[in-house]
Amino acid sequence: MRAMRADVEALDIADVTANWVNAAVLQHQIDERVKALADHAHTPLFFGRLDYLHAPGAESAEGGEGEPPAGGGSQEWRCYIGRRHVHDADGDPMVIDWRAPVSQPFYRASKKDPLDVALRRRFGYTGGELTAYEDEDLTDPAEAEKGVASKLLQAEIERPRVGPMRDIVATIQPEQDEIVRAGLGGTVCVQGGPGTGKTAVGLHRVAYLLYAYRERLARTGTLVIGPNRSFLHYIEQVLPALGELEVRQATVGDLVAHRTRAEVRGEDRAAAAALKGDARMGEVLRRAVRSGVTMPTEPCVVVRGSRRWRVPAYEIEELVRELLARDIRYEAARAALPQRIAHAVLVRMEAAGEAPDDRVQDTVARNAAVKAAVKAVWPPVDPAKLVLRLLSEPDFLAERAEGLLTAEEQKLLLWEKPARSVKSAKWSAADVVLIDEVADLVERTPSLGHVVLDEAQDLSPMQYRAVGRRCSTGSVTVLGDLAQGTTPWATGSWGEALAHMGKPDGRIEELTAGFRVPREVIAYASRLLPEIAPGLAEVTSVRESAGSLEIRRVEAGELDGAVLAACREALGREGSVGLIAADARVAGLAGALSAAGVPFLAPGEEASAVVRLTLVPVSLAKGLEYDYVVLDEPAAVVAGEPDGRTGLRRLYVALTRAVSGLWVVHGADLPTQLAA
Ligand SMILES: Nc1ncnc2c1ncn2[C@@H]1O[C@H](COP(=O)(O)OP(=O)(O)OP(=O)(O)O)[C@@H](O)[C@H]1O
Repeated sequence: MRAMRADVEALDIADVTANWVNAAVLQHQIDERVKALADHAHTPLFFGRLDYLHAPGAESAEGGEGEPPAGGGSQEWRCYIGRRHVHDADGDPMVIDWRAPVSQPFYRASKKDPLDVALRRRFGYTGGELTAYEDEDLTDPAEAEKGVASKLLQAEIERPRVGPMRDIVATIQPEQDEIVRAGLGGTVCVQGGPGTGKTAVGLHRVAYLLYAYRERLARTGTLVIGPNRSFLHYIEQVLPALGELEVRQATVGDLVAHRTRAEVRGEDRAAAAALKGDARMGEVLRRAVRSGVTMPTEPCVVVRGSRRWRVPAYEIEELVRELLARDIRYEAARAALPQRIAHAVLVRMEAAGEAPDDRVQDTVARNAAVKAAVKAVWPPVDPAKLVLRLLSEPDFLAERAEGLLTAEEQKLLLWEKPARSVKSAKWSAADVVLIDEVADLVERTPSLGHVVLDEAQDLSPMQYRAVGRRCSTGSVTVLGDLAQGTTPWATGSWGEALAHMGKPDGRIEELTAGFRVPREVIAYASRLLPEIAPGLAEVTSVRESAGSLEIRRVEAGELDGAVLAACREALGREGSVGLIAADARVAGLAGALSAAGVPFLAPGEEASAVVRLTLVPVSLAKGLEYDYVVLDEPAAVVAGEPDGRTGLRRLYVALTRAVSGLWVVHGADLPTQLAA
């Protein structure tokens, strides 16, 4: 790889570019390439090897012919598999990208279906040093019987997690690989319990798609959507580690704020937020946008030279009705109307014996009288102003919500104190989604090529629509867990969520093998499942260690002290520690930690060798993981939510963040479902 980099660095472009713009562009590309070829001390160049029985299909082999290995004679074709492609001085591949078709058997081949592979070798590294390897003879039926689990794989799964999320290229499992390599054309939705690798799979899928459809996606773009900043921060290293630097990461809030330029400064009560997220609002808004269109009462009179051309009101009305019926975007129709009126004028000119050409039609379309007529019947719509009006004027809302929202619901929507202007309005997160919907009704939102939506269970129907219109001509990977839905509007069915996104044909897959949470801990958390998501399969932990689980009951007055003691105990072990607590308890615990001189971080801040403890408000715990988790007062976590079921779901999230051990410390009674 060093040689590849040296080759690029040595390129002399002085004589090959015609001008300085080309030179700058080319130099930029060279710099990017050099960057992409940088050494990463702890990232080995290859992690696997496949010995094929026959030359892999010439068309699928990266290097073309697939020659037998040097040293010759043997009937094997050998490929090394790594994070990126590396070739020798002649351009022959030495390491093949894990995403290439010829690498796929590394993830999929089994004794039952060896896919023409004789031997699969896994390499083990410690801190960048090659320290082990492990062979699987896929042709030996005797070995098939043993069904031995890979030690290296197990070691990788058991390895303590410190810092941000890392890639799993070396150990992607067959059922995960199927999702990672699904084609760009279709939408895939993955239901998976905590720690089944949904996030990991989604990110590797992006990397795969960028490899397999690089040109198309370079044009259309890809995006990863996560629930909040600390989560995005946690996952942001994975794609760069896989060599993909161009993928944008955002929350739904970021996306709609970017488009609407509205700032969230207010908060809704749960019932109002839920209603604003309801799909019926889509129709209310559609009606509101179209209600700006009024039928003309006056003719349009265009004066040209000494002549006056008159298009009567009823004829303009016909044009307007026809545009309304076509159901195109509001702005597109508004742009078409002057041309239609001008055309009507032209027809009259021709009837009068004139011979106007296209330029005349354009001139007429720009005529002041035509412009005025259009403005009167099809006025421009300012999305934020329109939503402001809906939330402020009872009569305006009532007319648009007729037959859709009850009187009570309408009341719920209306601001107590109507805002005076778009700028001073205290927009809530749900309001901005409404503005975004209007913006799309007015002008089509550009579509990306692919969107990955993580923690998707928490979105409202209106938020699903907002995501859907950002990939209206592309595809989505939807990742989530119905049991972890903690918003009042969390979805109850993936079919519905997909329909709201405009992808009703999306394929729904389920992952049930758990990589994060040890057996004993997941069994404990799963006691909540019958109550929070009946019918959902329990996660089966593939972790070897049963994990440590301790439930500590203390006197209410001694809770903080006991939590502190548990944190100290956890810090005595290797790896990261998360102290998860109800949001309302966080300030108190922060004080206790500081008073005791125990340094700690906030979620999203990077752990270091010195500070390994993170104090996590339970509302931010979703998607994150720590080697050891100390869970403070479950009853407070449950009580922090508006209803019991959401409370237990929040608790389920908190209970499933631990990789190695969980301490539950409580002064109040545990929820009965757990105590059982
Ligand atoms: N095939 C694999 N090999 C090794 N580790 C894996 C594999 N799949 C997942 N993991 C690890 O398991 C942990 C959980 O993965 P991830 O966070 O993607 O799960 P999730 O399904 O998104 O969980 P949650 O529902 O809690 O958000 C991560 O540390 C991830 O690296």
